[in-house]
Amino acid sequence: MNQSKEQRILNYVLQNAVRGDPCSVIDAIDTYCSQKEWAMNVGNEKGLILDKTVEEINPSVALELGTYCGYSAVRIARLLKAGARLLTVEFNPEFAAIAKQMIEFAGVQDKVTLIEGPSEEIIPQLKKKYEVDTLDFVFVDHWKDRYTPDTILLQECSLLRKGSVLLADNIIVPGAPEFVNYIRNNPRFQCTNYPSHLEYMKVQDAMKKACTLQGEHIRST
Ligand SMILES: O=C(c1ccccc1)c1ccc(O)c(O)c1[N+](=O)[O-]
Ligand SMILES: [Mg+2]
Repeated sequence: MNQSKEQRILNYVLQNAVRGDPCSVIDAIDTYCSQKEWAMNVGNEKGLILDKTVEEINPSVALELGTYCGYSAVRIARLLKAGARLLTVEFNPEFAAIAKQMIEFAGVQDKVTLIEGPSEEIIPQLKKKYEVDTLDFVFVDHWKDRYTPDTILLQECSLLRKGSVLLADNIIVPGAPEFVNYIRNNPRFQCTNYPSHLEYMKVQDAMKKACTLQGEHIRST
């Protein structure tokens, strides 16, 4: 049976990267997807924005919505301090299976919990089933029409505290206009825009960082 693009990406990594070396995995995916087949990894240009945000926050508990092949999970996990963890959520079972192998090959599996299922079902489980108190960092990179409802759901589940940071990909392409409208008009968030380009393309894109100014469970007097 014909292999999927995601399987071809994994095969290229297995043949060209170094087991246990997350940077070599990231480089191999970027090489393949820039030279052979485009794919919706965050890529290196926006990946550097992701890196800087993770390093700035130094999260103990991070959440990623939209694992895909595991590129950004590897990118985030390689920067996490000892004892810190990333939970990453992927709806598509084929993508999740590829990402699991990618994360294990990169050697970051001890830091990463890959959860397969719809974000709207997983988010309400994070506190009890996954022992999350609050999230320090959230990378939002799944279906663009889920950005807003899942940001609201994170608040409703009291998963955001004062200082929690969300970083959203694809603000311009494919775009998340409802999310942009929601987040920039919401007094609970302080937003910063990071102009960039769509991965592996000369097309304008951007990332948006939203810092939580007041946690859900912190009541104003
Ligand atoms: O939606 C797409 C998409 C739409 C159409 C065809 C291919 C991908 C996409 C494009 C670039 C991204 O960085 C990204 O995260 C996504 N995504 O699905 O989450
Ligand atoms: Mg994206």
